[in-house]
Amino acid sequence: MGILLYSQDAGKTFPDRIFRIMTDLGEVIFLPPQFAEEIKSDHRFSFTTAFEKVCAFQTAATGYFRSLMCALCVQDFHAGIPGFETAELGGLENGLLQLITRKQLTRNLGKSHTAPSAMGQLGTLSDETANALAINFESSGEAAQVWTEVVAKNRVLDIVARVSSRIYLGDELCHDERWLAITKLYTTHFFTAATKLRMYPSNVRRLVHWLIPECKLLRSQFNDAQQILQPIVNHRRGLRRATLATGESVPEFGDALGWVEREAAAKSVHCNPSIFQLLLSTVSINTTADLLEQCMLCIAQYPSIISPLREEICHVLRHRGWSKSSLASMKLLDSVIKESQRLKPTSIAAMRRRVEENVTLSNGVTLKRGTRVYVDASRMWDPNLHHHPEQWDGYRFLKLRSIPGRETMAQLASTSPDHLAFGHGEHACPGRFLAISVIKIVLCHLLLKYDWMLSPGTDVKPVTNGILLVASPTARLLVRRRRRTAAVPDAIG
Ligand code: HEM
Repeated sequence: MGILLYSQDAGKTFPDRIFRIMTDLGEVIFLPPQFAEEIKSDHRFSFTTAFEKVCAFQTAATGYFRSLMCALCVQDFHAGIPGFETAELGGLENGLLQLITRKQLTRNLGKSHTAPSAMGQLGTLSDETANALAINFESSGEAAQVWTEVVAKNRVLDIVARVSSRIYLGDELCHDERWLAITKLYTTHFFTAATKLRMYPSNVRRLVHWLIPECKLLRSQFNDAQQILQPIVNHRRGLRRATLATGESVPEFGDALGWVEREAAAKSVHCNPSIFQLLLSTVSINTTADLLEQCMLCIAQYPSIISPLREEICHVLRHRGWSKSSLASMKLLDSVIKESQRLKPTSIAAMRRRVEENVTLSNGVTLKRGTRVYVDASRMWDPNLHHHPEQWDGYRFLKLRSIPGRETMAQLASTSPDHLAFGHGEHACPGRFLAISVIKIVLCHLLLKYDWMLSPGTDVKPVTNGILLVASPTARLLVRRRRRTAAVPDAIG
């Protein structure tokens, strides 16, 4: 827990003070939590360039000059290096990823289809969840209710990849095992390879990456993904050209490949849909799976929460089925997920930004242009805010809802300087509504259809990687299908 202890100690020794930490990204400045409000809408603190410095020259340049520009740019996620193309796309300030996350992915969650046979988006997610759980926990085809031991991380990642792919790519590709394997592996290897490459000085990375096994693997997965997706993109483009030529109406494709083509054309920017698809997986699948796994591990450690959760879910689903409002009214479930996230967010600091011009903060401290900053997320474990902050209490945020003025803040989707796990302000995670829906739906299915507990002796401790906290990669669970009872609502299937 090196850096975690270091930053906690620094926070205690210099409360409310700004301090510096040396990380694998170089020197970063930790701002105390109260600065979250101050910087949240200040455009001098850039979200995009904090990840990438993809300068205007670079995006305009081509061929050799483009490579040279890339070599000159210090980039955390190595934009411009083969295999890391998603970083380059994510680093561009065209806002396509944010737009599509807000416009198509989030808004569609509330949509219910009018045709009686058709399911709304949440119904579709539920449908795919049932399929993904059966594949992962009943693969032996056992009809009997037997305990199966699984490594939680692997299974949860697979479930999230399947369910997310149904939303991003539709019915057909989400069942394509080749695509599923790539979407999981690329996402995981992207971060491993990026960290490995950061161990080398930025001016040699364009050469050494050819020799690093993790980068080689990433390159080959990137190429495999292109081989699966590019033919679909080309086919659709051909179809569009053909229909345009005949004057017929242009076909619309209701998945991420189609959305990005449309939005990029509307903004007159170039965007390769298959790279975009991989980028979408990169930002969403590991983050969602990590929180889901953490929830499963916390529930397994505090099994007394299971029965009240089952009651709440049955009650809500029986009366309302799948809808945005039914998910919102699962308040204990919401509290359980938020509490699991509070104890183990994905990072001990949030709101990673790069200062674009010299800024003097309200306390008189001047931050120089080019400084990288984070906001310290330690209020999530602050004893002044949380009673016994080191303990998991599934009811913590449910109780907080009954305190006047704290009702909204206590909800999982709310962000504040006290809870920075989804960031805060203008760049707060726009995908959190989808992630929360996916996690709630999967937990509803898991709780009503399965029992699970920790395998004896398994290690549930998260691992640290710099400032990142990752749910245990080795934790093992015993999972068993429950006998179906009349209490289980039809919505669960
Ligand atoms: C539990 C799951 C997730 C967690 C914990 C998470 C966390 C975060 C965090 C901490 C940020 C940075 C916020 C800031 O600096 O203020 C972020 C940004 C972002 N996230 Fe998520 N995320 C999750 C799921 C998703 C999903 C499912 C999507 C897309 C479908 C997504 C898309 C994005 C995008 C596009 C941004 C950049 C926002 C911007 O530039 O304004 N995330 N996320």
